[in-house]
Amino acid sequence: MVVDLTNAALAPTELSSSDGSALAVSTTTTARKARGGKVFTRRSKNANTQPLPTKSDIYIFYSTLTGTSEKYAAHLQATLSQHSQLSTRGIHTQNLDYLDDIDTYFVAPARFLENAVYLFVVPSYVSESPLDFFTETLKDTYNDFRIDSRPLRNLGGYAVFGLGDREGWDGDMYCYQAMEVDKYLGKLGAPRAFPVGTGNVSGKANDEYEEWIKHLIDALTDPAGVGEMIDIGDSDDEGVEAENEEIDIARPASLKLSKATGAKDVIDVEDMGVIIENSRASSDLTSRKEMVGKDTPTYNALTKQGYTIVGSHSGVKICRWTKSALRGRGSCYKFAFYGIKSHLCMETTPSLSCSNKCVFCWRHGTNPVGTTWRWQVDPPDLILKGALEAHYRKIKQMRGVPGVQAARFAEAFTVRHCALSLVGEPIFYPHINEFVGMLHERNISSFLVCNAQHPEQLKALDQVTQLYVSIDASDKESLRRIDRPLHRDFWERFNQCLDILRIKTRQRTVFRLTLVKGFNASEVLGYAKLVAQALPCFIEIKGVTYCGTSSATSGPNGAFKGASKDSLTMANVPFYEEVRDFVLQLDASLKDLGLDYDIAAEHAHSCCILIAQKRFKIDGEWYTHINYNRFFELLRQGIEFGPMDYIAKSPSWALFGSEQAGFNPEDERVVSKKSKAYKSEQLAI
Ligand SMILES: Cc1cc2nc3c(=O)[nH]c(=O)nc-3n(C[C@H](O)[C@H](O)[C@H](O)COP(=O)(O)O)c2cc1C
Ligand code: SF4
Repeated sequence: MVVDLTNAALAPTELSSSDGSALAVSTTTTARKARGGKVFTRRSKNANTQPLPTKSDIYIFYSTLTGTSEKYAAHLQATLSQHSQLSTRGIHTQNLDYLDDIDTYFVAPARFLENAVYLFVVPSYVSESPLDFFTETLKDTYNDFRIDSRPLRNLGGYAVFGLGDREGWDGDMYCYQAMEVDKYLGKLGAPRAFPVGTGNVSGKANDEYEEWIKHLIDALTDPAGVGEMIDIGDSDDEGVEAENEEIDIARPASLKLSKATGAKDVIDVEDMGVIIENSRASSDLTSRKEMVGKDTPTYNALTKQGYTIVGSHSGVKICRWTKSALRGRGSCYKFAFYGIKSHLCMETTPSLSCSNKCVFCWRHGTNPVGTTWRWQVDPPDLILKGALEAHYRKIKQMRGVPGVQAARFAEAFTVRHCALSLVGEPIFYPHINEFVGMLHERNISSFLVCNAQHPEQLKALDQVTQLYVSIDASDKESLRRIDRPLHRDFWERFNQCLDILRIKTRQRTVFRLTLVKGFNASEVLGYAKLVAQALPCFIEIKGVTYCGTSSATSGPNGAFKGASKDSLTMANVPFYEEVRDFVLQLDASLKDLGLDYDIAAEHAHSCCILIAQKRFKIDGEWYTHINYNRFFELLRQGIEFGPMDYIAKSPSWALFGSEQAGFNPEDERVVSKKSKAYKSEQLAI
């Protein structure tokens, strides 16, 4: 049967298919209100139409948690590429969740995007999902009075296809995020090339998709035009309510697309039943979402990576050095530099969410991202109790593991240090000061790492035992490439944080530089200038750790290289000798700038070297270690104190250039076969 969609635009109507079966394509009509926004619908023959560009590139954007949308997007790309009238056009597919520069495409589109056609394939999730960040960005852009509220007006057109599950989420919830994307693209001025389509993954999603594509192609190849503007009046946030009208259309033979795929980095299909059951129970959109709700795909992905989720937004994981120290095989570099015994250390975060998507991040893109806190907030005592319980449970599991030393095993049940790093951004948690206070009450030291993107929170942070700022690049472009920050004003935020660090003279501050070969390991003078700006007490320089795959989308400058996620490889991991060369150069640059720093300690085992302010070298001896008891005493006295008030002498084996190169002589050094093999492989290159 031939379906005429030309009448569907202005007055969405139910058209009948030959089999009279359910509909799949929705059109959107909009209430007319004061602001004068424009809505575009499928062309009406006698309407005032605008031509759809026939030569511009087509961008297929998708977002996915379990892989279905990725497959659908790939199918769309394949179908369009095979079409005689479209095959000459550039057709690109991109995962929205890994889009390096969202602004270039959606906030202030670059010139090369003029007349481009944007197509979207998006799922809907009642729980937190990566797409939330994209929809939040669209909303923020629309509501931000400082910037153009119709930045997408020069696009050639857009169309959205939503995947959802009617069995679990019927009514308003069905494909609600596709509707949202469709609505906000329109609000941002983009002309709708074709109405939003939906596919029910528990029903006939493949057929529905095939049908939508067929008519979309008609629209894209119709030289006469695509959209007609309708004055919709005011489009304040709640004012434009989409009415989804259904068009019944004929169904061709089905597509061979699977319902959910087992692609890497996605959730296993077997887990989905439980996930769906649990999510149905919580489909109240009016309440705030949990950041990582129980049994959501994110929850499952993180627990599979070994995290224990505490409450709804915190995590704890037993670190490999904790296990190593329990077996007498060495602590992490923080033992050499500051006296932290790894078997007494708990690694945790009160915010699994982060505002960066760093290329070397070990979270593999599975944890939530956001620029503002938009989730439920758990109380700090609940987080601390849950984190300690989970940590001790994991320590218990080490009982009976060969080599575990009885004395260290017993000691490990009294945590003395808390590394607030893991994944995410601890400072983002609204009650971070209370949380840190509770650690100190229990004589647990706090090592807090932040990413220099939250100046307000940094300013308001109470005294911690040691405050880290991750410095992953020395200039704006490199920082954008490496950290892939979500904040538009990331560079300003970064600089504000450095300025705040300089005036936080009571804090014991540290720059953490993670060297990634090919990304940021050659910017010595730039780093020295940042040191001059913030004057941190210490600078840790560490070679990046290889952790299987990381989240790099494409290499440097490769903003839009396709849908697949490339990874950092071992080639990006610098040798210790390379890290040492970098440190020597940095030390020289600092001296050239007249700054009073020197190389203090090293931990060759973890490819890490410490530069310190010379005030920590007293009478020729380094005092980079910490007197933890003194720190708690000073806190309890309630007096003002600074970093020099709780120092302790560094052991000789930790000093830079020592024979042990930072390895505690009391521990046994074990070199794994893997690292031996890697070393010889690298030497052979
Ligand atoms: C936890 C969970 C929540 C979901 N929430 C919704 C929902 O609110 N509305 C909807 O239409 N579909 C919902 N679905 C169905 C998914 O959108 C659907 O399975 C989609 O194909 C997933 O796409 P993806 O594999 O690309 O992530 C949900 C599925 C899961 C597992
Ligand atoms: S400081 Fe970090 S690496 Fe060291 S033991 Fe603690 S969690 Fe592990």
